[in-house]
Amino acid sequence: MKAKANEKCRIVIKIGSNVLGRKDGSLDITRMSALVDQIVELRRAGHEIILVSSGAVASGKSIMKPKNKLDLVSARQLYSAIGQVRLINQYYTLFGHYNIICGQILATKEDFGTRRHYLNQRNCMSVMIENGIIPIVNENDTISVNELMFTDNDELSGLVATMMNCRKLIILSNIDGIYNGNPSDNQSKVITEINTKKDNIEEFIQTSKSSSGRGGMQTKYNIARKIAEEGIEVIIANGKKDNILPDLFNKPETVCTRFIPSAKSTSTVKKWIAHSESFAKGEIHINDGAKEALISNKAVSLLPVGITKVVGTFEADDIVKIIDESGTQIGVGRTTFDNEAVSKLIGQNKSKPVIHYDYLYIDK
Ligand SMILES: Nc1ncnc2c1ncn2[C@@H]1O[C@H](COP(=O)(O)OP(=O)(O)O)[C@@H](O)[C@H]1O
Ligand SMILES: N[C@@H](CCC(=O)OP(=O)(O)O)C(=O)O
Repeated sequence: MKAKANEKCRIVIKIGSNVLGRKDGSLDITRMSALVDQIVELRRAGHEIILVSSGAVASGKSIMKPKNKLDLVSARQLYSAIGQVRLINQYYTLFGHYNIICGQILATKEDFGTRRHYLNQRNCMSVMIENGIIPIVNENDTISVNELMFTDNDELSGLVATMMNCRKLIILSNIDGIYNGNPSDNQSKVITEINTKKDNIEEFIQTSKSSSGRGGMQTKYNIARKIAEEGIEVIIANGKKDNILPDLFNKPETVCTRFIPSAKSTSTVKKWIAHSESFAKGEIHINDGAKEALISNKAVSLLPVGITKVVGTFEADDIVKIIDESGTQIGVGRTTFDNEAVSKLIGQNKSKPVIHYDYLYIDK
């Protein structure tokens, strides 16, 4: 990893379920304790840490057997409710040995959907960090079910990293990084560096995942690409390896996959918008001229003169998708007006922007 040992920064560390679980499904307290020791070492080196930890469901499963056979949703709700208490209790005790306080944040996808929730959440984590507390984040699995769920905690860790303006996101799994083939094949090697502008390694990603993992390598790759393009360095490394976290900083030969961060800096509002696509309430269709202007590198807002059609019902300030003449989505933005007002403005050129440049995110 390129970071220098003395380069202090704010980091999100995401720990996957399988890192914290033993083969029999029980919580691997020894591993957890070792990771806490390593996090403390990074803190002592001056880094600010936000932890995103999976493991509630896996931990709950080893606590009790339900009386009757449960459907998948009920089982996940039951296991996460009891497992999260155990998980956070363990972290609290382990950090407590160092006189460090940790605090729990349970997030749902909805918390990233409205700007107000987003800012409340950001404020909560900021005040914790300012007071030396380690925020420990997990999805609120008890109420996040079906379409309300994050793809997995990799997605959540990416959202937290952008929301908190972090320099790095370290994703710890049970594997050394992304392999250039099937990881179980002796010929396959870890891809040590990925430049998202040039390298497309999608073909190497298998659908396989660990016994307790949710999204597999595909979500890690998708998230890592997007986050690196927003200027945050992303590292995928093996959380089961002893001393992995300090080694990533101090030993450049440590095996991992590193996504080179883009040099461009994106405003936090634009970052929020970039990750808000799944909350879009409607669509604004635009003509080729407007598309050309929006995809140029200039700071251009979307004006009604380039709009051809409005689809869906939305309010002012909602997130909408921007669709080109071929029906392809080219970006997302926060609309200044509701759908009826935008429909009335179509074709006009003397109006406030329908989507201001500051609230516009174009896929490039
Ligand atoms: N090209 C690849 N390189 C590395 N791992 C891969 C690749 N393709 C698929 N995988 C799988 O992805 C798994 C990690 O994802 P996942 O099980 O979701 O972990 P976690 O619980 O840490 O989020 C690996 O254990 C491996 O089986
Ligand atoms: N929120 C769940 C973890 C879901 C998840 O994304 O797991 P993983 O793919 O192991 O990071 C839990 O705590 O069990």
